Amino acid sequence: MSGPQIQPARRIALDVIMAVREQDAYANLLLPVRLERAKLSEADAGFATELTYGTLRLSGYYDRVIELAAGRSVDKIDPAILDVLRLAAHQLLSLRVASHAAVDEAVSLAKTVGSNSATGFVNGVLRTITRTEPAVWRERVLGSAKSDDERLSLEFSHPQWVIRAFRQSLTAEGREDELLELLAADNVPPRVSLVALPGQSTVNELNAYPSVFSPVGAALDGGDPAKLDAVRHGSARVQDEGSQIAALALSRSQPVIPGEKWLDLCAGPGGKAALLAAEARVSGATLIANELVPARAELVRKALAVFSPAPEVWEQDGTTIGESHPAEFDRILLDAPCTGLGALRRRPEARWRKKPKDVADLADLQLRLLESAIVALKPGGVLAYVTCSPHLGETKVIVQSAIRRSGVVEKLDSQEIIAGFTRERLDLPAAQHAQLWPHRHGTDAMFIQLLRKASL
Ligand SMILES: C[S@@+](CC[C@H](N)C(=O)[O-])C[C@H]1O[C@@H](n2cnc3c(N)ncnc32)[C@H](O)[C@@H]1O
Repeated sequence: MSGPQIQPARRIALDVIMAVREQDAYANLLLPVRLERAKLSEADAGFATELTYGTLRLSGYYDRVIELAAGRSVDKIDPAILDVLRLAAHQLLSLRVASHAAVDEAVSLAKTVGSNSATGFVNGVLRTITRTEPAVWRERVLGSAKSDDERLSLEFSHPQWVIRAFRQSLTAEGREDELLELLAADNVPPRVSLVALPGQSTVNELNAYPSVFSPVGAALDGGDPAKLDAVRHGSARVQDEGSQIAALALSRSQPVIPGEKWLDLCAGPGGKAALLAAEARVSGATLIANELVPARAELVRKALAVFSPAPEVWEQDGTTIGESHPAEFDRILLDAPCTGLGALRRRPEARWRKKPKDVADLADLQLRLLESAIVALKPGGVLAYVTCSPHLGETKVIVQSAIRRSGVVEKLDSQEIIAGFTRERLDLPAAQHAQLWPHRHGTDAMFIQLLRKASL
């Protein structure tokens, strides 16, 4: 007996969710490719996106529901069948999809990825879930927590170590009372944010709302940004407002002297490099973009192809650029490789993939890159140390170590510099750095510290 037809949106969502688990795929890269190939209608593509992102993002919560309904730990469930269950749980508990559609199609999907006995198991677990209201599941799930942090972890579907890192960072600002708002904000997909590259296009041309803070940013309420002329021509790009502020903090830190040489040390895939290149061009400076990974350097070249002549792209190890190019650059952006814990809104699986050990491994690289950048900076030059993570071990701790060890850089008042170009002043607790937040500013949680190297 064959089951009901599987809707393409559900098939694609399951394929992407399985690829994320089995092949470490990135949902935000793979899903658009699959949608394009399947030529789904706008509505079906929207449904597939919601299914994929919502399931991945909230899988911590759904796993507890599944455990309670199945009477066994999720570790004891075949991973592909667990993917099917999570996908259906999202439809039943968050999207309120009619239960026959969600359950019957889940059973059909289970048939394609598991054994026949698995389909009976899927049917049983999902029927159990449908017999209880979502609000009652919520109470049961939260009631099953053994500590306050576990409760938060279940309620907002974040790993506990990430919650502790966020709490530490907010506490350091005296804003620990914002933790719940932050966790909630991470579960809401951001609006599409655009940047109009200076000298190439203007915010007015974009037919979108001017951004709250970035003078070159605009927010799109809906629709496909790829259909905008300016985006098609490369004169405007999709870019988080926090990233725009980070790039402008460097380019607008002080007046540009024509002929200045700028370096984007870790440029791939080239979002900030494009904005810096535009800023450099209108002010008479030259940008060089560097990226270690050749495939990502290729993306940087594509991102910069709109400029003629296009900025040079190097493929060097940033940790040795100080040795090979000492005291050469007037300004350097170090947008360091990081855990990306500040961008959980747009990378739904990232919170589950990152581990505490990643912070320690990255911290070592971040410090070596920053020390190398300091050596490559001219005396009197300005450096922006940026991460899209608010983890203190990747932000303030790295900056403090580099300042102490190099002895030649000092912090600039990054907040004052940023206030000099933003449309509205950002709400930031007094400090020399700027830590942006999704819940407070509507941006990714970017950390920005400007540093100046002592003059000779
Ligand atoms: C946070 S991303 C940069 C994002 C980029 N600024 C943008 O806005 O599109 C960090 C980049 O650093 C690169 N990277 C990692 N280690 C590096 C190294 N030793 N030298 C240069 N680049 C490196 C990574 O491949 C990654 O592309």
